[in-house]
Amino acid sequence: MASHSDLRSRLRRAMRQRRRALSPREQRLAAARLAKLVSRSRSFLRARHIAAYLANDGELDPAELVAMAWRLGKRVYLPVLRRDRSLRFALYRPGTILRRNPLGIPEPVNTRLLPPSRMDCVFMPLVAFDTQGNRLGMGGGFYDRTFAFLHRRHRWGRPLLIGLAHGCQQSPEVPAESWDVAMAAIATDRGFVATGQTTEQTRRIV
Ligand SMILES: Nc1nc2c(c(=O)[nH]1)N(C=O)[C@@H](CNc1ccc(C(=O)N[C@@H](CCC(=O)O)C(=O)O)cc1)CN2
Ligand SMILES: Nc1ncnc2c1ncn2[C@@H]1O[C@H](COP(=O)(O)OP(=O)(O)OP(=O)(O)O)[C@@H](O)[C@H]1O
Repeated sequence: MASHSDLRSRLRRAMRQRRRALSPREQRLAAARLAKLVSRSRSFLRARHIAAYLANDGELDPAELVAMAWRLGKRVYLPVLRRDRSLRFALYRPGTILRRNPLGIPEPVNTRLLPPSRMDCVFMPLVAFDTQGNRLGMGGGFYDRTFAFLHRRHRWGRPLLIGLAHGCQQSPEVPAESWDVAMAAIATDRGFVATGQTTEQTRRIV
């Protein structure tokens, strides 16, 4: 019998391979569709402080969405790794100087770091997701550690956690762990995927 963590690492490997196999053209199309979809959503339009990420390893690229946010005068932030393996958020503007972190992902240098509670909406990278809002990431536990405080709170309040992923990263079931923090919704190139919540709650997001 495969253990829970075996299943998670197998799923992680398969899904990372899947997203990396997308062609540059598929990636461009997906990014454009995502920007169009999310930029019209309530969650995006209402948010003033937005966390995103720089695409890596075949991830759905939010760069176009970020450009739209800048044009609307919103503040955009990128995750910065801390020694305790949690994340803080650094302001990201056109021309912000970036430097690769030890995991190879560029992050802003010399900017003020904000705690996760200051974000209105967090667009999270992920490796696999399911319709319950379960998220499998790269395996560092960074986002789970950072948003652990949401466990004790109303699930769809602020910050609103929205996963971004290619449609092909959907899995029938992501085996969840006790520390996993569920996402309110997932935005893909094919549309929004609502998680286990009421229609009313979903309407406030999409
Ligand atoms: N774009 C993006 N930024 C992000 C995340 C992410 O998933 N995507 N993170 C979400 O948590 C944090 C970084 N987490 C990461 C966890 C593991 C690996 C990793 O295993 N990378 C390499 C090996 C790196 C090396 O040692 O050189 C690999 O591809 O195997 C990368 C990022 C913060 N920033
Ligand atoms: N709130 C937490 N406090 C302490 N450790 C945690 C917490 N959340 C997760 N971890 C640890 O992080 C490790 C990786 O967790 P997991 O495999 O769920 O990461 P992930 O969600 O795939 O990664 P990421 O969020 O970085 O993309 C696990 O060993 C877990 O024990």
